[in-house]
Amino acid sequence: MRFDVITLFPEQFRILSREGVVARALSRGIAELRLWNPRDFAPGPHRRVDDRPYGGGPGMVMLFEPLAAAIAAARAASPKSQVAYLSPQGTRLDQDAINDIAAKPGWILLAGRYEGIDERLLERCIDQEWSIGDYVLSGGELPAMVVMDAAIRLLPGALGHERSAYEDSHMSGLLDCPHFSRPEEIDGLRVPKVLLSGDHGAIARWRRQQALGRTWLKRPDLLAKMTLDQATTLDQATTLDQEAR
Ligand SMILES: NC(=O)c1ccc(NCc2cccc(O)c2)nc1
Repeated sequence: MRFDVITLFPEQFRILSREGVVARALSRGIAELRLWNPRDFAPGPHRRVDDRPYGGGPGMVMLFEPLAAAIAAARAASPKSQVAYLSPQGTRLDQDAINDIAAKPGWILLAGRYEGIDERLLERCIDQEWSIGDYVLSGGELPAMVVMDAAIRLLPGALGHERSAYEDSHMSGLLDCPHFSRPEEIDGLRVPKVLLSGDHGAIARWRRQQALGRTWLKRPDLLAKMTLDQATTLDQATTLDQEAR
């Protein structure tokens, strides 16, 4: 999977190739990253990439021409990639959206700065607009890295064979179950007996029930969103557990 990122701060992306799942995926060629700086596409001696907004108001707007040229160059290098702009005005991403993103051959991510970009870019050059949450950051670089991390970890081989991202809680539409490790007792707090029992069926049911209970308590909105078939599967698991008791 290939990511082309258009950013005024390419140095910020070094962190991705240093350590962790994304760095390993990049070094193994499971994912590729190429950076494009709009300043390299800005004409004239001053190579301007921003200017004051028409109509007045605070801050600066990123200019159409350098961004359109950078996008065109990235599209030429990655013809199968669509262009996505990270902004608070974008479609809110969730795990389903990330699954869809990870299924594509590549993406050209535009990281905005200042007050945003000339609106005509959205008309002419951008295919999708995404938000990682309802808050404003100083730039789109961190949101771009969030999207890359969430998508790359889903790629085959990225997490290694010992586990698949598809066991993650949010892949099941639920919050995660509790996790415990050594020692068995800390300050009077013990590990739930079932996890020490070696009964993998009982452990799987306990974990499912814990995930369901936590989701019910902390994020009932996620339960409402669950599709009927998932809910049916949960019912079956719960019924099995009640029969087992
Ligand atoms: N929630 C997000 O995904 C997100 C994305 C970008 C960003 N900052 C750059 C920017 C870009 C456009 C307009 C704007 O006001 C700020 N901040 C938050």
